[in-house]
This record gives sequence, C-alpha cells and structure tokens, in this order.
Amino acid sequence: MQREPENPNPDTRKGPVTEPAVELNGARLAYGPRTLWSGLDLQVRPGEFIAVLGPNGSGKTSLLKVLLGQVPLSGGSVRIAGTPARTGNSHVGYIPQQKTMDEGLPLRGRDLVGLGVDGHRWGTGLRNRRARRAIVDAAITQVGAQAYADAPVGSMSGGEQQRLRVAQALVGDPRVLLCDEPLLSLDLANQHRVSDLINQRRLEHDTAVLFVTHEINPILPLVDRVLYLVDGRFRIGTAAEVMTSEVLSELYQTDVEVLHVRGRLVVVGTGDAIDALGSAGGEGIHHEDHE
Ligand SMILES: Nc1ncnc2c1ncn2[C@@H]1O[C@H](COP(=O)(O)OP(=O)(O)OP(=O)(O)O)[C@@H](O)[C@H]1O
Repeated sequence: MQREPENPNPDTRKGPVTEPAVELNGARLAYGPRTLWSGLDLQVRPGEFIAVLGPNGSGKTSLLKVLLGQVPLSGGSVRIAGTPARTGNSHVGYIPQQKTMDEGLPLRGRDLVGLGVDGHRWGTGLRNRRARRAIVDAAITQVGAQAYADAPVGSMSGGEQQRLRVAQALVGDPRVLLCDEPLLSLDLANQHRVSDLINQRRLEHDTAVLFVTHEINPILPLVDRVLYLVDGRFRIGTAAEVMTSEVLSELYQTDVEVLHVRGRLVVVGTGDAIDALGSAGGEGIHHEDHE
C-alpha cells in the first residue's frame, strides 16, 4: 500500500496553493507559569506580508520558534506550509536575528548561503554538487551579492552579511519566510535593500512573510496585516486598523498616541522600546513630535 504523503500538495507551486501558508488555531504559549499569549487564531495566505510587532519580551521570537517547530505550543494547533510545525521543514526559510560574525570566521559568503541547502534533496556526488552550486549561485545573484560571495563573512559589512542571510533563507525555495528583525542595525539604504529583496521574493513566488520588527516604517508600504502583541494581549488587522491611538492604548493599557508624520507612524507613550517605531533613520520622535 502506498503511504499517504505528509503533505498531499508538497511542491505544486506552479498551480495555485490554496491552503494557508500558516495556520494557528487557539494557539497558546507558556513558559512555566507565564503565558506569553493564548487564544491566537491566525491564518496567513500565500504571498501575504505580516508584520509582527510588540515590546521586548512580548513573545515575537517565540512565535517564530513555534513556527520553526523549535518550541511546542502549550495549547491549540499550528500548521505551516501544509504540515504541522516541525524542525527541518524545507518549505520554511528563516532569517535569524543578526549577530555580528567573528572576523576570523573561516566561512566564505557562499558557504553561509550553502548552509541553507537541504542536504537530503541534493545529496552528494558530482552532479548533485553541481546542482547544489547552481542553486547557491542563483540565490547569491538574487540578492546581488556576487561581488563579495567568495570573501570571508567576517570581513563583510553588516548589510552585506544580511543580504547573504536572506540568500541562505531563499536557497531552499521557501513557501514561508520567517524574519526576525532582519533590518536591525542596518542603515536606511540597506534597510530598503533587504526589505525589497524579501518583498520581491513574496511577489514573485507567493511566499508568505512573517516579519518581526520594532520598526514598522521601513516596511509599512509592504505590510498586508499587523500582529501586535503586548503582555498577553494582541490585535490582528491592517496597519490602518491596528496602528491607532485607540487600539495601542488598549493593548498597552495606558495612553498611547499614534501620529502620522510625513507618511510615517510615530508612536508616543508606550514607555518602552516600541517608541523606537518613530525613530527610523535616526530622526528623533521628540523632534517630530514638536513640529
Ligand atoms: N525557553 C524559554 N524558557 C523560559 N522563558 C523564555 C524562553 N524563551 C523565551 N523566554 C521568555 O519569554 C519572553 C518572550 O521572549 P521572546 O524572545 O519571544 O520575546 P520578543 O518579543 O521576541 O522580545 P525582543 O523584542 O526583546 O526580541 C521573554 O521574557 C523571555 O525571557
């Protein structure tokens, strides 16, 4: 008897993929006695761009870990790219929080990208090695990193390293891309470059994107919906629905003001790092606040 495949529609992206890219039903996550969030229902469509926002410790990274199958839910269910969340799902790409790489690290850019290749799919042997090299090259070209792909990663700028991390996440041809603060410590030009690459991927391949960030302004035009987590409370909706003084005041349980300044959102009054939402590109919120 033939075994039922785990995913009945494993790689049929030429036809429309109708199942949700991510599906959380009644999801709850607790570490010991502390519940980070519960009752979370979220369906993400293929090609949808979701910004995950919230102050430090609200459980944004933990949500990505649940989707990566690294942390089990305490209740409810989670499916991603057509299967229950599990580690090693080649349909899921991941851009981890940026860490500076040691200058002496004996790893070339292309080796870093190659780490994203699914070993089982490509195996060993000359033909496979060539095929593997071709997909690594294609990913390097996609992010425009050909000029420095053979240099040691430790010698690269933060922006160059981050473009290679994007390539590493794309090399497995993901249906869902999980990004954990991928713009952190990048200058404005590189923030645009990296967010454009991620957006290009979702537009061309219908890849769903979950993008954890403290800074919504650089990605505001790309965002379909926002998941905003604060201290166990959350709200899901378009940026226009969620990023309002009323909704954020309710989430933070204090008076929060959302100002619209030259097409950007400035959040004032949360009393924590999320106020940085208004300080993209080094412009202080107080300065703008008094205009
Ligand atoms: N394995 C763990 N065991 C116990 N507590 C944990 C574990 N992992 C994370 N936590 C705690 O859960 C909370 C949420 O952590 P998480 O990293 O998901 O938050 P975050 O919203 O991504 O924060 P930040 O914006 O600072 O990155 C934190 O208080 C953290 O200390």
